[in-house]
Amino acid sequence: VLQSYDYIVIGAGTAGATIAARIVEDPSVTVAVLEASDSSAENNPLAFIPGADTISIGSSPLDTVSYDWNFVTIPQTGAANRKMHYARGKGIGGTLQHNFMIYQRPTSDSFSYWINATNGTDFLPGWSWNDVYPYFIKSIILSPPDNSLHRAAATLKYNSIPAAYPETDNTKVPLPIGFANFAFEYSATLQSAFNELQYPNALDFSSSTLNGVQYDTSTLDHSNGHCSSSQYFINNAQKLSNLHIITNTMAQKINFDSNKTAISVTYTSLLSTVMINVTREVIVSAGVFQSPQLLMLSGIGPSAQLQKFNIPVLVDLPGVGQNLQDHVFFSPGYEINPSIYQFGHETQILNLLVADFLGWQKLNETFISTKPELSVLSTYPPLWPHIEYISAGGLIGKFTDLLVANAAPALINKFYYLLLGALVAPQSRRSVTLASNSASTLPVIDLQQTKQFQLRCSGRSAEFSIPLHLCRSEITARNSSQSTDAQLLSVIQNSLQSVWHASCTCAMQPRSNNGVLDPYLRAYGVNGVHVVDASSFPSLLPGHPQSVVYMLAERAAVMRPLTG
Ligand SMILES: Cc1cc2nc3c(=O)[nH]c(=O)nc-3n(C[C@H](O)[C@H](O)[C@H](O)COP(=O)(O)OP(=O)(O)OC[C@H]3O[C@@H](n4cnc5c(N)ncnc54)[C@H](O)[C@@H]3O)c2cc1C
Repeated sequence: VLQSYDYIVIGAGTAGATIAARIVEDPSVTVAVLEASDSSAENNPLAFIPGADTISIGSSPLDTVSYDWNFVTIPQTGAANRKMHYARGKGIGGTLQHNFMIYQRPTSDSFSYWINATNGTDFLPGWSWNDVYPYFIKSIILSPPDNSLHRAAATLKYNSIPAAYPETDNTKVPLPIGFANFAFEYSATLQSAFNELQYPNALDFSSSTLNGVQYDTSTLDHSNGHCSSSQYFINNAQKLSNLHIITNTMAQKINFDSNKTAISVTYTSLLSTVMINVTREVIVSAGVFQSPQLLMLSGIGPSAQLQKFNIPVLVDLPGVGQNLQDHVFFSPGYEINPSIYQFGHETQILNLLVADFLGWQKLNETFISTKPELSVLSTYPPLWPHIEYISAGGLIGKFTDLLVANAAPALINKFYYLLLGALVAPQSRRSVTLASNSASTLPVIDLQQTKQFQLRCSGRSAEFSIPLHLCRSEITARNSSQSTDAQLLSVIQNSLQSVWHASCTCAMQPRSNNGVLDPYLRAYGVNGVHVVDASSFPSLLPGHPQSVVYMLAERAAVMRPLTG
């Protein structure tokens, strides 16, 4: 460990690993990455099996593993007052160790929310689809599916769309995007059913629109069929001598000089407290809950909250920890004919994805009948879907412990299939607040994602609009018979779960609008601090966020030398 580095990145997760790997491509700079744990996908066999993640992500606070932070929310009134476990990965790769690996991009017009959020400030750089698209495609490399490995009924059709996956200079850090070598047979059945109900087949989910149904891509290495992408950036960079990854170190705070310029970071490691100096920038990539926590511990945040914990106020920035947004999902389960529920080819078990087939839809009067609800939904841009369907094998039950929920029925040869209805046009914005003046105490998380009408939207569509009833020959029973709005709402509140897409707690938007970061991702009121991770989003976009996190980190790495 050196006494001083040019850059200090806090957190070796999705964003931190990516930006660190890019910065050290310049051999003249030194970079330290501080990571709280030494866990990594490489020493964690479960991280190599996408489907194995279901073991540790349930809403019960007991459903956790060693590489999880074990965050638990405060009681959520919209979720039957449950305190919910919120999975977040700890160690190299961060939450990618949990990630289900679904890779797709938001709609092009959803970035109008980002443009609006950054407008009115120093409006460079821009955040339109055209501005960010080059960074979405910077490192990815697509492998087509190998249909010889699929059963005939699940032949996987796809559109390679050169525009979405062009040949780029990904020789330095190729991030593999691919299709599973195993396709669930019931996804094929479901596709026919969707088509019968006039849902179109989408071309893919990465080229600016989200409408219709299709097999999805994942961050999978097609050459070995099962490898998580979490290591790609960091493995590549680790070979370079100008990068030091310092694990088992908990960053406690950033220290500033009298000009409010970041000069060092204090971290705790085993029993010692260490301070390392920084000459250029501190990049905070500690994730959606801990990036705002770290800013607050460094004196940047809502003054009343800092004073409550005797933290000297450096910058009164009320937006730190606010604006928390997330998607929620819910699913009825359907018992299916065991003959179509097979655990995959034995040789492909490592390749078993949680979800290989997705669908997107805008809601209309068919699903929602009241004007206020419809008028809220109509505020979203034309291409932005309201609901995502995620097809998966298994039974969610109350979402408390997925392993137990599925293993017990399997022992008596009962198998389930489900189609999750995810709300991807959420309205609620909540918060992360401090619980103490130490980074070692987890912060307080309030999701409160539950505007009731929105739940009704996702519940109704999951329960009624999905075409599972068309798969009659395969489905033998449904596990819920609730049908009135009140019954449905109660079922949803007792089983809804976050899609783990929490974001926006250090939002890039005007300071006057509870913003924390300017359009260059610099924290307001201080010098030399950037925040680059899911917390930086001004708003959560439709779909799964890892592609946006990669894009953000790639772009931040390029903006960095410009801002100094
Ligand atoms: C169960 C699950 C499934 C998911 N599936 C998908 C999916 O299929 N597709 C998709 O697109 N997205 C998915 N996501 C979401 C996606 O994984 C996250 O949005 C993304 O990984 C967030 O990246 P990040 O860089 O913001 O944070 P993280 O990856 O969480 O990185 C934060 C890092 O900072 C470290 N850290 C925190 N505090 C400190 C500190 N004080 N000092 C030092 N280190 C610290 C943490 O240990 C961690 O390594 C999923 C998430 C979960 C939980």
